[in-house]
Amino acid sequence: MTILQKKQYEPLTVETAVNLTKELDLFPENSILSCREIGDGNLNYVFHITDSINEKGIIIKQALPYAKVVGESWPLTLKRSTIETNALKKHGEFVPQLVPEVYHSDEDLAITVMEDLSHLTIAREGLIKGQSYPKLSSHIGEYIARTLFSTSDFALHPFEKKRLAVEFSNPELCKITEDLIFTDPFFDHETNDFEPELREDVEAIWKNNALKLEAAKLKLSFITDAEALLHGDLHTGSIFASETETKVIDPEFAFYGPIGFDIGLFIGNLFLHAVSREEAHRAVIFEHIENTWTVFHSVFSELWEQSNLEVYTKVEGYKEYILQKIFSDTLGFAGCELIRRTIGLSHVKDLDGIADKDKRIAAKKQALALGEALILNRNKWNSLTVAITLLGEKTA
Ligand SMILES: Nc1ncnc2c1ncn2[C@@H]1O[C@H](COP(=O)(O)OP(=O)(O)O)[C@@H](O)[C@H]1O
Ligand SMILES: CSC[C@H]1O[C@H](OP(=O)(O)O)[C@H](O)[C@@H]1O
Repeated sequence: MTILQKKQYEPLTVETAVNLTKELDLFPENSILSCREIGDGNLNYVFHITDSINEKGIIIKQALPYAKVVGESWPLTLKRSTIETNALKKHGEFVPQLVPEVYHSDEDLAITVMEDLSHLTIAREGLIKGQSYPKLSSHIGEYIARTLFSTSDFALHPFEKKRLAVEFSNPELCKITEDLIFTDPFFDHETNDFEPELREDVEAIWKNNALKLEAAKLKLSFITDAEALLHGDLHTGSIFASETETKVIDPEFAFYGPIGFDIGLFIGNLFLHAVSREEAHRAVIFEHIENTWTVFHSVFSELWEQSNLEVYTKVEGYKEYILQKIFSDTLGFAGCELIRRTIGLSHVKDLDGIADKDKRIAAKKQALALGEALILNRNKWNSLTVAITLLGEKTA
């Protein structure tokens, strides 16, 4: 019996992944296939199958019944694979040029078979090596605006929006975000992870009631504001890029949440990268940060003008109200991401990879101070320039 006929979960190996590929008939008959497991993320297996005759490849991503980074002591739903497949397809309806094509999926095996993007580089890795990816922020601004507007109540019939919100109910993965981004870093929790040199700054966060109150409000917004079908984990490690092309992968955290969360995570990761660079080399990243919002604002506004479903979109001032809410959420979520990636579980290579200890600690202190300022000032600041300017000065 073939692996597909069994209709039951089993973790793939490089051998069974090749057998599965043959069963799916995705390569010509004369192919010579080889396979490597290339997953470098926290959660899943990723098999890269290549055909040396026709020089083509495919990717099979498989969820494990636990979080790979921790092991079997952290069980995790296999349903995340279906969520990922369906989110890639749903977002692909609006931005096919910015997501990988899905060739096949199987709920029992928890796999997504998709386009091989190996000709591109993970944006985080490229940025660390000094690449600037001129199209990155325009593409991501467009990705966010189109996927989020098109899955919101401004574009969908209320029955369809609510059907999608049920289809993409993702409680286990949301709980990870609720804990790791919005809760643990603000308390003395065992999952936190930081250098002793940061203890004073971290304890100041734990004692800062005003900051914790704002983090609580942001967490509530994440849990309750079912505005659009989010990617849910839009960091620079979830984006493939080149000089001309951008592709967003890994939407297993997708669910109906606040629009500012995707924008905030992306901008937050650009800020994390900016503070890892010497000041003289930050300008190109600051331009990406500002351009992300500019492009998002422009495409979202364009879609808003075309919307015929929600009568209130024609009421003067409503669009500005919505965009102001999204902007304020964006700053707050970016601030939470800066703090969690610095002192919580699951750091970023941009900061942890700084070999010189003094420079690493200085960059991390800057990330924490900027994170706090973004959270506390999110309803006061009306542009990202203020946050960028603060990086040259004292931030809290
Ligand atoms: N479509 C793809 N094409 C080529 N490589 C991929 C593709 N999808 C994932 N990868 C590789 O696998 C790694 C982990 O994938 P990712 O979806 O981020 O997994 P996880 O959910 O475990 O974080 C990526 O960093 C990338 O190197
Ligand atoms: C133990 S889950 C921590 C972290 O991992 C996820 O990232 P990725 O799947 O891209 O490796 C997500 O960001 C979670 O917050």
